Amino acid sequence: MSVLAAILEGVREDVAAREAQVPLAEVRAAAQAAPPPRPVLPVLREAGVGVIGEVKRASPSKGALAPIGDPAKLARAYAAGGARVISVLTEGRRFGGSLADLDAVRAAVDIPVLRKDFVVSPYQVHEARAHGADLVLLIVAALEQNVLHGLLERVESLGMSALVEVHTEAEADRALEAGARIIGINARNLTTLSVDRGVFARIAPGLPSDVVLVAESGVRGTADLLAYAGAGADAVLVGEGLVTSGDPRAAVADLVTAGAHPSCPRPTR
Ligand SMILES: O=C(O)c1ccccc1NCC(=O)[C@H](O)[C@H](O)COP(=O)(O)O
Repeated sequence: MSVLAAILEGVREDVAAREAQVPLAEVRAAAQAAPPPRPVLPVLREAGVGVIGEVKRASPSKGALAPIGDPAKLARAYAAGGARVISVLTEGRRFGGSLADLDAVRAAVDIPVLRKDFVVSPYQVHEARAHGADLVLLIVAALEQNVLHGLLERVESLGMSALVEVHTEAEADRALEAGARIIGINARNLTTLSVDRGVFARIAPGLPSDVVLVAESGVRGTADLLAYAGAGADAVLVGEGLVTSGDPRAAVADLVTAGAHPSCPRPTR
């Protein structure tokens, strides 16, 4: 079984367990009662290359990365460094995340928050909204096309935005066909876990100019941001490089400064 398939199996079990505790109707009601979501597209379309800072304790590829005892403090540091969005990994088994992390981050910052998980069911979309998310990750490789359509519609019907993740040209075609307006091109192959930063430059030129492009994975410093910028990224999503930096505020600020500098490449697509 591939890593992605194993992750999805665990996620489905966990969702079923939560749904047995809190029925969908209750989560829907909580989502409706939540304060309105923040707009994400205008934030990601601001000038320069934006930074999405990720709260990431562990990963299947690297194991434990950082203990992150206080996710709210980390999120505040990211925001103070100039991050435009905070990504919160809520998958528990392999990433050590939780909905409690999402709650803590939501309460700590005013900028948009991404629920980063392996979303396979509408239940998780309502949960994301109930816990204050403005943006929800949908991974094309994890979803049949009709399910991707349905989840994207559900996300937008709740006023949130979807970050639709792809790793191949064929997945990018599926994302566009489903109506994605924000596409994340992940350098990490979720089957082999290898990271190939060149994937972004191969896929990005074929995508329409009105789609916002996020380069995901493999950013370890400003050189990586500049390379992704040169290939057309509107934003970079960074986990490991920030949580292991020792000074997350400064690490974000370095990236933000590079992304805003007049010499940062901004090719027209
Ligand atoms: O990070 C992993 O090992 C991983 C394995 C399997 C599925 C997803 C995985 N990561 C999720 C991500 O996409 C990254 O957390 C995100 O892009 C940030 O990457 P990085 O800056 O390289 O930590």
